[in-house]
Amino acid sequence: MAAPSSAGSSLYDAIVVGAGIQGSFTAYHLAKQGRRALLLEQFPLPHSRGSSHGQSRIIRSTYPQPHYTRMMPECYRLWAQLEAEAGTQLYRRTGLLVLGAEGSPAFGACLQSLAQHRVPRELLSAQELPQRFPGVRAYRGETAVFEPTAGVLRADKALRAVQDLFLQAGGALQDGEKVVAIEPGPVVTVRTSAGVHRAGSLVITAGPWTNKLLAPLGLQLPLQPLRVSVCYWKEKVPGTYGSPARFPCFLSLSTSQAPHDIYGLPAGEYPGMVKVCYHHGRPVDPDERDREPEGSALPDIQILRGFVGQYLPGLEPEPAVVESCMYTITPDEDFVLDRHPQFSNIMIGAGFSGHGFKLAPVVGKVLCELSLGQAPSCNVEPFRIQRFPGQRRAAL
Ligand SMILES: Cc1cc2nc3c(=O)[nH]c(=O)nc-3n(C[C@H](O)[C@H](O)[C@H](O)COP(=O)(O)OP(=O)(O)OC[C@H]3O[C@@H](n4cnc5c(N)ncnc54)[C@H](O)[C@@H]3O)c2cc1C
Ligand SMILES: O=C(O)[C@@H]1CCCCN1
Repeated sequence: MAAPSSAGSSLYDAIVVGAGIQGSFTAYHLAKQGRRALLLEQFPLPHSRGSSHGQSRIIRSTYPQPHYTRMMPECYRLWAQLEAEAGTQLYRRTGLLVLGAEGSPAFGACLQSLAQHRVPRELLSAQELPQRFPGVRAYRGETAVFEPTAGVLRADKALRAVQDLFLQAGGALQDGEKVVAIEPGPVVTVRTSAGVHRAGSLVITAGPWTNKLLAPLGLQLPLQPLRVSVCYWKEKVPGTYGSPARFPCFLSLSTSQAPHDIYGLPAGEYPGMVKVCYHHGRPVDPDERDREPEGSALPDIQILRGFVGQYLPGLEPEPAVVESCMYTITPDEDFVLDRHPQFSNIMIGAGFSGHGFKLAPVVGKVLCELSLGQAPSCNVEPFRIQRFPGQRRAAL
Protein backbone atom coordinates (compact mmCIF):
# COMPACT_ATOMS: atom_id res chain seq x y z
CA MET A 1 0.00 0.00 0.00
CA ALA A 2 1.49 3.37 -0.97
CA ALA A 3 2.30 5.86 1.76
CA PRO A 4 0.83 9.30 1.21
CA SER A 5 3.11 12.26 1.74
CA SER A 6 0.42 14.18 3.64
CA ALA A 7 2.25 13.84 6.95
CA GLY A 8 4.70 16.42 5.57
CA SER A 9 7.84 16.04 7.68
CA SER A 10 9.44 13.09 9.41
CA LEU A 11 8.53 14.29 12.92
CA TYR A 12 5.19 12.72 13.80
CA ASP A 13 2.92 13.17 16.79
CA ALA A 14 2.84 9.40 17.09
CA ILE A 15 4.27 6.34 15.40
CA VAL A 16 2.37 3.05 15.64
CA VAL A 17 4.33 -0.17 15.12
CA GLY A 18 2.25 -3.01 13.65
CA ALA A 19 -0.70 -2.71 11.28
CA GLY A 20 -2.84 -5.52 12.67
CA ILE A 21 -6.33 -4.58 13.81
CA GLN A 22 -5.12 -2.97 17.08
CA GLY A 23 -2.41 -0.78 15.53
CA SER A 24 -4.65 0.15 12.61
CA PHE A 25 -7.47 1.28 14.93
CA THR A 26 -4.96 3.22 17.08
CA ALA A 27 -3.65 5.03 14.00
CA TYR A 28 -7.23 5.67 12.79
CA HIS A 29 -8.18 7.35 16.08
CA LEU A 30 -4.98 9.45 16.04
CA ALA A 31 -5.69 10.68 12.51
CA LYS A 32 -9.34 11.37 13.40
CA GLN A 33 -8.05 13.61 16.21
CA GLY A 34 -6.04 15.53 13.61
CA ARG A 35 -2.68 14.13 14.77
CA ARG A 36 0.20 13.37 12.44
CA ALA A 37 0.51 9.60 12.65
CA LEU A 38 2.73 7.04 10.96
CA LEU A 39 1.71 3.37 10.92
CA LEU A 40 4.58 0.96 10.21
CA GLU A 41 4.14 -2.66 9.16
CA GLN A 42 6.96 -5.15 8.60
CA PHE A 43 5.17 -7.19 5.90
CA PRO A 44 3.61 -6.01 2.63
CA LEU A 45 -0.14 -5.64 3.21
CA PRO A 46 -2.39 -7.56 3.28
CA HIS A 47 -0.63 -10.48 4.94
CA SER A 48 -1.60 -13.62 6.83
CA ARG A 49 1.35 -13.93 9.20
CA GLY A 50 -0.01 -12.26 12.34
CA SER A 51 -3.33 -12.49 14.20
CA SER A 52 -5.72 -10.26 12.24
CA HIS A 53 -6.15 -12.08 8.90
CA GLY A 54 -9.02 -14.30 7.80
CA GLN A 55 -12.56 -13.49 6.90
CA SER A 56 -14.42 -13.77 10.18
CA ARG A 57 -14.36 -13.01 13.91
CA ILE A 58 -17.03 -13.35 16.59
CA ILE A 59 -18.44 -10.23 18.21
CA ARG A 60 -20.23 -10.89 21.50
CA SER A 61 -20.98 -9.34 24.88
CA THR A 62 -21.08 -12.66 26.75
CA TYR A 63 -17.92 -12.74 28.82
CA PRO A 64 -17.25 -14.14 32.29
CA GLN A 65 -15.20 -10.98 32.99
CA PRO A 66 -17.63 -8.04 33.27
CA HIS A 67 -14.98 -5.51 32.21
CA TYR A 68 -15.24 -6.77 28.61
CA THR A 69 -19.06 -6.83 28.62
CA ARG A 70 -18.92 -3.22 29.85
CA MET A 71 -16.75 -2.19 26.88
CA MET A 72 -19.06 -3.73 24.27
CA PRO A 73 -21.73 -1.00 23.80
CA GLU A 74 -18.97 1.44 22.80
CA CYS A 75 -17.42 -1.22 20.54
CA TYR A 76 -20.74 -1.81 18.74
CA ARG A 77 -21.16 1.97 18.36
CA LEU A 78 -17.69 2.38 16.87
CA TRP A 79 -18.08 -0.62 14.54
CA ALA A 80 -21.35 0.92 13.26
CA GLN A 81 -19.57 4.25 12.79
CA LEU A 82 -16.82 2.53 10.82
CA GLU A 83 -19.42 0.79 8.61
CA ALA A 84 -21.07 4.16 7.93
CA GLU A 85 -17.76 5.89 7.12
CA ALA A 86 -16.58 3.02 4.91
CA GLY A 87 -19.99 2.50 3.29
CA THR A 88 -19.73 -1.25 3.76
CA GLN A 89 -21.30 -3.88 6.00
CA LEU A 90 -18.82 -5.38 8.45
CA TYR A 91 -21.11 -6.89 11.11
CA ARG A 92 -23.70 -9.62 10.54
CA ARG A 93 -26.04 -10.45 13.38
CA THR A 94 -26.25 -14.21 13.94
CA GLY A 95 -26.60 -14.54 17.70
CA LEU A 96 -24.27 -16.55 19.92
CA LEU A 97 -25.02 -19.74 21.80
CA VAL A 98 -22.90 -20.35 24.90
CA LEU A 99 -22.90 -23.96 26.14
CA GLY A 100 -21.75 -24.85 29.64
CA ALA A 101 -22.17 -27.28 32.48
CA GLU A 102 -25.08 -26.46 34.78
CA GLY A 103 -23.71 -24.70 37.84
CA SER A 104 -20.21 -24.22 36.41
CA PRO A 105 -18.47 -21.08 37.69
CA ALA A 106 -17.61 -19.85 34.16
CA PHE A 107 -21.19 -20.25 32.91
CA GLY A 108 -22.53 -18.56 36.07
CA ALA A 109 -20.09 -15.67 35.60
CA CYS A 110 -21.28 -15.19 31.99
CA LEU A 111 -24.91 -15.04 33.13
CA GLN A 112 -24.05 -12.58 35.88
CA SER A 113 -22.12 -10.34 33.53
CA LEU A 114 -24.96 -10.35 30.99
CA ALA A 115 -27.50 -9.53 33.70
CA GLN A 116 -25.34 -6.79 35.23
CA HIS A 117 -25.06 -5.04 31.86
CA ARG A 118 -28.65 -5.75 30.77
CA VAL A 119 -27.65 -7.60 27.61
CA PRO A 120 -30.64 -9.35 25.96
CA ARG A 121 -30.36 -13.10 26.51
CA GLU A 122 -32.38 -16.29 26.62
CA LEU A 123 -31.71 -19.40 28.70
CA LEU A 124 -32.15 -22.77 26.97
CA SER A 125 -32.13 -26.23 28.51
CA ALA A 126 -30.39 -29.25 26.94
CA GLN A 127 -33.83 -30.50 25.83
CA GLU A 128 -34.87 -27.17 24.26
CA LEU A 129 -31.64 -26.69 22.35
CA PRO A 130 -32.09 -29.11 19.39
CA GLN A 131 -35.67 -27.83 18.83
CA ARG A 132 -34.42 -24.27 18.64
CA PHE A 133 -31.15 -25.01 16.79
CA PRO A 134 -31.38 -28.33 14.99
CA GLY A 135 -27.83 -29.41 14.37
CA VAL A 136 -26.59 -28.83 17.93
CA ARG A 137 -26.83 -31.46 20.64
CA ALA A 138 -26.49 -30.92 24.35
CA TYR A 139 -26.45 -33.50 27.08
CA ARG A 140 -27.86 -34.01 30.54
CA GLY A 141 -26.28 -31.58 32.97
CA GLU A 142 -25.55 -29.04 30.24
CA THR A 143 -27.27 -25.75 29.64
CA ALA A 144 -27.07 -22.83 27.21
CA VAL A 145 -27.61 -19.10 26.97
CA PHE A 146 -28.39 -17.38 23.67
CA GLU A 147 -27.22 -13.80 23.06
CA PRO A 148 -29.24 -12.56 20.06
CA THR A 149 -27.21 -9.41 19.29
CA ALA A 150 -23.87 -11.20 18.87
CA GLY A 151 -22.61 -11.95 15.38
CA VAL A 152 -19.78 -12.11 12.90
CA LEU A 153 -17.33 -9.37 11.88
CA ARG A 154 -15.88 -9.51 8.37
CA ALA A 155 -12.29 -9.36 9.59
CA ASP A 156 -10.26 -8.81 6.39
CA LYS A 157 -12.71 -6.20 5.14
CA ALA A 158 -12.70 -4.46 8.52
CA LEU A 159 -8.90 -4.27 8.64
CA ARG A 160 -8.80 -2.84 5.14
CA ALA A 161 -11.56 -0.32 5.95
CA VAL A 162 -9.77 1.00 9.05
CA GLN A 163 -6.50 1.40 7.13
CA ASP A 164 -8.24 3.13 4.20
CA LEU A 165 -10.03 5.56 6.53
CA PHE A 166 -6.74 6.26 8.34
CA LEU A 167 -5.14 7.18 5.00
CA GLN A 168 -8.15 9.30 4.01
CA ALA A 169 -7.83 11.19 7.31
CA GLY A 170 -4.25 12.12 6.36
CA GLY A 171 -2.30 9.32 8.03
CA ALA A 172 0.85 7.73 6.61
CA LEU A 173 1.12 3.95 6.31
CA GLN A 174 4.37 2.30 5.32
CA ASP A 175 4.26 -1.46 4.85
CA GLY A 176 7.16 -3.77 4.08
CA GLU A 177 9.12 -1.69 6.61
CA LYS A 178 10.32 -3.47 9.73
CA VAL A 179 11.18 -1.60 12.92
CA VAL A 180 14.66 -2.71 13.93
CA ALA A 181 15.51 -0.32 16.77
CA ILE A 182 13.73 2.07 19.11
CA GLU A 183 15.62 4.86 20.87
CA PRO A 184 13.59 6.28 23.76
CA GLY A 185 13.63 9.96 24.70
CA PRO A 186 11.33 13.00 24.72
CA VAL A 187 11.32 12.45 20.97
CA VAL A 188 11.36 8.73 20.17
CA THR A 189 13.59 7.66 17.28
CA VAL A 190 12.52 4.60 15.31
CA ARG A 191 14.96 2.90 12.96
CA THR A 192 13.50 0.66 10.30
CA SER A 193 14.67 -1.48 7.42
CA ALA A 194 14.06 1.57 5.21
CA GLY A 195 14.95 4.66 7.24
CA VAL A 196 14.57 6.68 10.44
CA HIS A 197 11.41 8.28 11.84
CA ARG A 198 10.79 10.43 14.92
CA ALA A 199 7.72 11.10 17.00
CA GLY A 200 6.53 12.55 20.29
CA SER A 201 5.13 9.17 21.24
CA LEU A 202 5.27 5.56 20.14
CA VAL A 203 2.63 2.84 20.28
CA ILE A 204 3.79 -0.78 20.06
CA THR A 205 1.03 -3.08 18.77
CA ALA A 206 3.26 -5.78 17.35
CA GLY A 207 1.11 -8.83 18.26
CA PRO A 208 3.25 -11.96 18.82
CA TRP A 209 6.43 -9.95 18.08
CA THR A 210 5.88 -7.53 20.98
CA ASN A 211 8.49 -8.99 23.35
CA LYS A 212 11.11 -8.91 20.58
CA LEU A 213 10.64 -5.12 20.36
CA LEU A 214 10.46 -4.69 24.14
CA ALA A 215 13.64 -6.65 25.00
CA PRO A 216 16.06 -3.81 24.11
CA LEU A 217 13.76 -1.46 26.08
CA GLY A 218 14.40 -3.45 29.27
CA LEU A 219 10.97 -5.03 29.44
CA GLN A 220 9.71 -8.58 28.94
CA LEU A 221 6.01 -9.23 29.50
CA PRO A 222 4.51 -12.68 30.14
CA LEU A 223 3.28 -12.96 26.55
CA GLN A 224 3.18 -16.41 24.95
CA PRO A 225 2.68 -16.59 21.18
CA LEU A 226 0.69 -19.68 20.17
CA ARG A 227 0.10 -21.17 16.74
CA VAL A 228 -3.59 -21.93 16.45
CA SER A 229 -5.29 -24.24 13.94
CA VAL A 230 -8.25 -22.70 12.13
CA CYS A 231 -10.41 -25.67 11.08
CA TYR A 232 -13.33 -25.85 8.65
CA TRP A 233 -15.73 -28.80 8.72
CA LYS A 234 -18.01 -29.88 5.86
CA GLU A 235 -21.79 -29.95 6.23
CA LYS A 236 -23.25 -33.40 5.46
CA VAL A 237 -26.31 -31.63 3.99
CA PRO A 238 -25.44 -28.24 2.47
CA GLY A 239 -27.22 -25.32 4.12
CA THR A 240 -27.89 -26.89 7.52
CA TYR A 241 -25.32 -24.80 9.40
CA GLY A 242 -25.50 -21.55 7.41
CA SER A 243 -27.51 -18.35 7.56
CA PRO A 244 -30.63 -19.80 5.79
CA ALA A 245 -30.88 -22.25 8.73
CA ARG A 246 -30.24 -19.31 11.14
CA PHE A 247 -27.35 -21.18 12.67
CA PRO A 248 -25.61 -18.97 15.26
CA CYS A 249 -22.04 -18.59 16.44
CA PHE A 250 -21.36 -20.79 19.44
CA LEU A 251 -18.95 -21.05 22.33
CA SER A 252 -18.64 -24.24 24.34
CA LEU A 253 -17.01 -23.48 27.68
CA SER A 254 -14.10 -25.67 28.77
CA THR A 255 -14.76 -29.17 30.11
CA SER A 256 -12.60 -32.05 31.34
CA GLN A 257 -12.52 -33.43 27.75
CA ALA A 258 -11.66 -30.03 26.26
CA PRO A 259 -9.66 -28.02 28.80
CA HIS A 260 -10.05 -24.86 26.66
CA ASP A 261 -13.16 -23.42 25.01
CA ILE A 262 -14.34 -24.60 21.59
CA TYR A 263 -16.10 -22.15 19.30
CA GLY A 264 -17.72 -22.02 15.89
CA LEU A 265 -19.19 -19.68 13.31
CA PRO A 266 -21.96 -20.37 10.79
CA ALA A 267 -20.98 -21.54 7.31
CA GLY A 268 -20.28 -18.59 5.05
CA GLU A 269 -16.68 -17.85 4.21
CA TYR A 270 -16.11 -21.21 2.48
CA PRO A 271 -19.35 -22.58 0.99
CA GLY A 272 -20.65 -25.58 2.88
CA MET A 273 -18.01 -25.39 5.62
CA VAL A 274 -18.32 -24.42 9.26
CA LYS A 275 -15.40 -22.94 11.18
CA VAL A 276 -14.99 -24.84 14.46
CA CYS A 277 -11.77 -24.22 16.43
CA TYR A 278 -10.07 -24.86 19.74
CA HIS A 279 -9.22 -21.80 21.82
CA HIS A 280 -5.62 -22.84 22.36
CA GLY A 281 -2.52 -23.81 20.40
CA ARG A 282 1.13 -24.64 20.44
CA PRO A 283 3.86 -22.26 21.69
CA VAL A 284 5.67 -20.79 18.73
CA ASP A 285 8.29 -18.28 17.63
CA PRO A 286 6.30 -15.95 15.34
CA ASP A 287 9.17 -15.87 12.84
CA GLU A 288 8.97 -19.67 12.52
CA ARG A 289 5.24 -20.19 12.77
CA ASP A 290 5.06 -23.06 10.29
CA ARG A 291 8.10 -25.01 11.40
CA GLU A 292 6.80 -28.30 12.78
CA PRO A 293 8.48 -29.37 16.02
CA GLU A 294 9.79 -32.92 15.92
CA GLY A 295 7.25 -35.62 16.68
CA SER A 296 4.54 -32.99 16.84
CA ALA A 297 1.00 -34.13 17.45
CA LEU A 298 -2.07 -31.97 17.02
CA PRO A 299 -4.07 -32.55 20.21
CA ASP A 300 -6.37 -29.64 19.32
CA ILE A 301 -7.66 -31.39 16.20
CA GLN A 302 -8.17 -34.64 18.12
CA ILE A 303 -10.26 -32.77 20.70
CA LEU A 304 -12.23 -31.04 17.93
CA ARG A 305 -13.00 -34.33 16.15
CA GLY A 306 -14.55 -35.63 19.36
CA PHE A 307 -16.54 -32.43 19.89
CA VAL A 308 -17.87 -32.25 16.33
CA GLY A 309 -18.93 -35.90 16.40
CA GLN A 310 -20.75 -35.46 19.69
CA TYR A 311 -22.28 -31.98 19.44
CA LEU A 312 -22.56 -31.17 15.71
CA PRO A 313 -23.78 -34.43 14.13
CA GLY A 314 -24.55 -32.77 10.77
CA LEU A 315 -20.84 -32.11 10.10
CA GLU A 316 -18.23 -34.52 8.77
CA PRO A 317 -16.06 -35.26 11.86
CA GLU A 318 -12.80 -34.56 10.01
CA PRO A 319 -11.61 -31.03 9.13
CA ALA A 320 -11.66 -30.34 5.37
CA VAL A 321 -9.46 -27.22 5.60
CA VAL A 322 -6.89 -26.30 8.26
CA GLU A 323 -5.27 -22.85 8.28
CA SER A 324 -3.03 -21.11 10.84
CA CYS A 325 -3.26 -18.02 12.95
CA MET A 326 -1.48 -16.81 16.09
CA TYR A 327 -2.63 -15.84 19.56
CA THR A 328 -0.51 -13.88 22.03
CA ILE A 329 -1.73 -14.98 25.44
CA THR A 330 -1.18 -13.53 28.89
CA PRO A 331 -1.45 -15.69 32.05
CA ASP A 332 -4.91 -14.26 32.88
CA GLU A 333 -5.97 -13.79 29.22
CA ASP A 334 -6.52 -10.09 29.91
CA PHE A 335 -4.98 -7.56 27.53
CA VAL A 336 -2.01 -5.27 28.18
CA LEU A 337 -2.91 -1.61 27.55
CA ASP A 338 -0.40 0.56 29.33
CA ARG A 339 2.63 2.81 29.21
CA HIS A 340 6.15 1.42 29.35
CA PRO A 341 7.00 1.59 33.09
CA GLN A 342 10.16 3.59 32.38
CA PHE A 343 9.41 5.49 29.16
CA SER A 344 6.07 7.19 29.56
CA ASN A 345 5.74 8.19 25.89
CA ILE A 346 5.93 4.55 24.77
CA MET A 347 2.54 2.73 24.90
CA ILE A 348 2.03 -1.02 24.63
CA GLY A 349 -1.08 -2.78 23.32
CA ALA A 350 -0.55 -6.54 23.44
CA GLY A 351 -1.63 -9.91 24.84
CA PHE A 352 -5.04 -9.94 23.17
CA SER A 353 -5.22 -13.64 24.00
CA GLY A 354 -7.35 -14.72 21.04
CA HIS A 355 -10.29 -12.43 21.77
CA GLY A 356 -9.22 -8.90 20.85
CA PHE A 357 -10.72 -8.29 17.41
CA LYS A 358 -14.21 -7.25 18.48
CA LEU A 359 -12.71 -4.90 21.09
CA ALA A 360 -10.23 -3.23 18.71
CA PRO A 361 -12.21 0.01 18.19
CA VAL A 362 -12.03 0.71 21.95
CA VAL A 363 -8.49 -0.64 22.33
CA GLY A 364 -7.34 1.73 19.58
CA LYS A 365 -9.18 4.62 21.18
CA VAL A 366 -7.55 3.97 24.57
CA LEU A 367 -4.05 3.61 23.09
CA CYS A 368 -4.58 6.85 21.15
CA GLU A 369 -5.72 8.62 24.33
CA LEU A 370 -2.76 7.30 26.36
CA SER A 371 -0.30 8.36 23.65
CA LEU A 372 -1.75 11.89 23.63
CA GLY A 373 -1.62 12.16 27.42
CA GLN A 374 -5.44 12.12 27.64
CA ALA A 375 -7.39 10.26 30.32
CA PRO A 376 -8.44 6.87 28.94
CA SER A 377 -12.16 6.70 28.26
CA CYS A 378 -12.48 3.20 29.70
CA ASN A 379 -11.20 1.64 32.90
CA VAL A 380 -7.71 0.32 32.12
CA GLU A 381 -7.00 -1.17 35.58
CA PRO A 382 -7.43 -4.81 34.41
CA PHE A 383 -4.90 -4.17 31.65
CA ARG A 384 -2.02 -2.71 33.64
CA ILE A 385 1.51 -4.13 33.41
CA GLN A 386 1.93 -3.94 37.19
CA ARG A 387 -0.41 -6.94 37.63
CA PHE A 388 2.55 -9.10 36.54
CA PRO A 389 5.00 -8.87 39.42
CA GLY A 390 8.70 -9.10 38.65
CA GLN A 391 8.39 -9.00 34.88
CA ARG A 392 10.43 -5.89 34.36
CA ARG A 393 14.08 -6.41 33.57
CA ALA A 394 16.18 -4.28 35.85
CA ALA A 395 19.00 -3.30 33.54
CA LEU A 396 18.80 -1.65 30.17
C1 LIG B 1 -7.81 -18.19 14.88
C2 LIG B 1 -8.18 -16.92 15.60
C3 LIG B 1 -9.51 -16.68 15.91
C4 LIG B 1 -9.86 -15.53 16.59
N1 LIG B 1 -11.18 -15.31 16.84
C5 LIG B 1 -11.55 -14.14 17.41
C6 LIG B 1 -12.92 -13.85 17.54
O1 LIG B 1 -13.79 -14.64 17.14
N2 LIG B 1 -13.26 -12.66 18.08
C7 LIG B 1 -12.34 -11.77 18.51
O2 LIG B 1 -12.73 -10.72 19.02
N3 LIG B 1 -11.01 -12.04 18.39
C8 LIG B 1 -10.61 -13.18 17.84
N4 LIG B 1 -9.29 -13.46 17.66
C9 LIG B 1 -8.29 -12.54 18.21
C10 LIG B 1 -7.96 -11.36 17.33
O3 LIG B 1 -7.93 -11.71 15.97
C11 LIG B 1 -6.61 -10.79 17.81
O4 LIG B 1 -6.75 -10.45 19.19
C12 LIG B 1 -6.20 -9.56 17.05
O5 LIG B 1 -6.20 -9.80 15.66
C13 LIG B 1 -4.81 -9.11 17.51
O6 LIG B 1 -4.40 -8.04 16.70
P1 LIG B 1 -2.99 -7.35 16.87
O7 LIG B 1 -3.07 -6.11 16.03
O8 LIG B 1 -2.64 -7.24 18.29
O9 LIG B 1 -1.93 -8.39 16.27
P2 LIG B 1 -1.45 -8.70 14.77
O10 LIG B 1 -2.60 -8.81 13.87
O11 LIG B 1 -0.51 -9.83 14.83
O12 LIG B 1 -0.68 -7.38 14.34
C14 LIG B 1 0.63 -7.09 14.75
C15 LIG B 1 1.36 -6.56 13.55
O13 LIG B 1 2.61 -6.05 13.94
C16 LIG B 1 3.52 -6.27 12.89
N5 LIG B 1 4.88 -6.17 13.41
C17 LIG B 1 5.45 -6.95 14.36
N6 LIG B 1 6.73 -6.58 14.58
C18 LIG B 1 6.98 -5.53 13.76
C19 LIG B 1 8.13 -4.73 13.50
N7 LIG B 1 9.28 -4.95 14.13
N8 LIG B 1 8.04 -3.74 12.59
C20 LIG B 1 6.85 -3.52 11.93
N9 LIG B 1 5.75 -4.26 12.11
C21 LIG B 1 5.80 -5.26 13.02
C22 LIG B 1 3.14 -7.69 12.45
O14 LIG B 1 3.65 -8.00 11.18
C23 LIG B 1 1.64 -7.64 12.50
O15 LIG B 1 1.06 -7.26 11.28
C24 LIG B 1 -8.87 -14.60 16.98
C25 LIG B 1 -7.54 -14.83 16.66
C26 LIG B 1 -7.19 -15.98 15.96
C27 LIG B 1 -5.75 -16.20 15.64
O1 LIG C 1 -13.25 -13.70 20.95
C1 LIG C 1 -14.09 -14.52 20.66
O2 LIG C 1 -15.27 -14.26 20.70
C2 LIG C 1 -13.66 -15.91 20.28
C3 LIG C 1 -14.13 -16.83 21.34
C4 LIG C 1 -13.47 -18.14 21.33
C5 LIG C 1 -12.05 -18.09 21.09
C6 LIG C 1 -11.69 -17.23 19.95
N1 LIG C 1 -12.24 -15.94 20.14
